[in-house]
Amino acid sequence: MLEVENLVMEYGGFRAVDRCTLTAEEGHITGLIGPNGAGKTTLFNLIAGAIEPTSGRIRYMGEDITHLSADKRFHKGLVRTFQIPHEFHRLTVLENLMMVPGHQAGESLFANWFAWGKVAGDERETERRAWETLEFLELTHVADERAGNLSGGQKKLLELGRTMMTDARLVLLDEPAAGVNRTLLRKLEEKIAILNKERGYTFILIEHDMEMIEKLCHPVICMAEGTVLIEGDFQTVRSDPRVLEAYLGETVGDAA
Ligand SMILES: Nc1ncnc2c1ncn2[C@@H]1O[C@H](COP(=O)(O)OP(=O)(O)OP(=O)(O)O)[C@@H](O)[C@H]1O
Repeated sequence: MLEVENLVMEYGGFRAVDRCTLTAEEGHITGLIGPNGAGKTTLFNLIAGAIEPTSGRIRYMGEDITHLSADKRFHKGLVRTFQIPHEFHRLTVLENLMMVPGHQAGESLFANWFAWGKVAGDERETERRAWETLEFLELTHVADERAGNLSGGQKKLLELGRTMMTDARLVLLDEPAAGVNRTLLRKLEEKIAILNKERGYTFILIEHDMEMIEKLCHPVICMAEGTVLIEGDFQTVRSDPRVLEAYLGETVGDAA
């Protein structure tokens, strides 16, 4: 589904991503691990189109998207979440979900003037989908709460919910476990697994929480110094001496 080929991202003379080559298969949850500064988030920024690579290629569903705008990638179902959630903190949880879909009739002035019926219809459909999303995430009780007042874990669930309001096919999750308490963490894992198995979402997941990686991800890719060190199942990657060395003597499980 995604092919990254010899990707390079240079800042001044420094290569944050250095001839990185990897693939992510449709239907899988691919785990991306590696020590701080390995280039994982920069790679996500490149895949999502937030920044342009110095060189190399990115293909998504057979199409070269290396120079496609982030917006166009989003509308092709390539969606990302952030390490620090990007909710609209003054809006309610429900409103946050309803803000997401692109191409709503109400977005265009033309449609506002000439298609009132359709606009109202679209809004009803968006609201229906938002409630369905809240139910799936077990967040209906905070629907009218300002998003800024949610706990860290609830914000991560909301962020996942925002991707569900789009027609996402490949979702890039940047550290979904960061700042989430244990109870909500299990719920988040459960929801990601259901979205993958039952709803056909493909994920790439950056995470320092090795328990989450072990539970959800196959394969696991370990990056270091901007490039891929090793790819395989969790146990193989975890016990590879190069991986342990990359984490500079820490055990992989302590790396967070
Ligand atoms: N805009 C930038 N300008 C200069 N250097 C940058 C920029 N963005 C990232 N870097 C550098 O690139 C390297 C890779 O950073 P990146 O955030 O991608 O790593 P990471 O693997 O996501 O780390 P972490 O696990 O800590 O989030 C780091 O050394 C970082 O300082």
